[in-house]
Amino acid sequence: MAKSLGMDQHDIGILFEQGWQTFRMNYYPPCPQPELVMGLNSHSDAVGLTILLQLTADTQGLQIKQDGHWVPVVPLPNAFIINIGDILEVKKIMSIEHRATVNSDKERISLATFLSPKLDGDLGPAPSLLKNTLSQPEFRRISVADYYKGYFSRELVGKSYVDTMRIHNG
Ligand SMILES: O=C(O)CCC(=O)C(=O)O
Ligand SMILES: [Fe+2]
Repeated sequence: MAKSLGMDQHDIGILFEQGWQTFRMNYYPPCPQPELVMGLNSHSDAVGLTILLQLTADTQGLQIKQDGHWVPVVPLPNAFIINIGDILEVKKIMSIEHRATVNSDKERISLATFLSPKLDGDLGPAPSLLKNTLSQPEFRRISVADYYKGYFSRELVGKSYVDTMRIHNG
């Protein structure tokens, strides 16, 4: 992964060694008026990597935002979806904005496991990326603990949390 993101392996190792893994089960009951509610608000995953299983493979609900439009991710039986999270986003390899809708007559279940960095480290632009591309950092550094405190104290609204760490160059 480090290779395809153009980073030194050390930079990823230092973040995720002794990292923590969390697991979430999402249950979306049927709703008679699905157009009035949202199962899970639009967000990008504030982690390194997500592995997601759409367990009820006959029921759609997951949607990703592409070019300003919501596109359904049709479940494939026994297939995992791998999502880059905000922490591993590098330039064009973006953490995707997604949401979950509900259905009028069918329940839906998804299982997600999230790989996160260790809590006592800090986060920021990878030193090797800055060196290799000779570019200016676009985000400020923050401790992992503060990063998650901030994330969990906000409403889920698209990628707005990542934007609070953006450095406005120039
Ligand atoms: O239910 C889904 O397919 C999406 C779940 C999700 O985005 C999440 O748990 O972060
Ligand atoms: Fe998600």
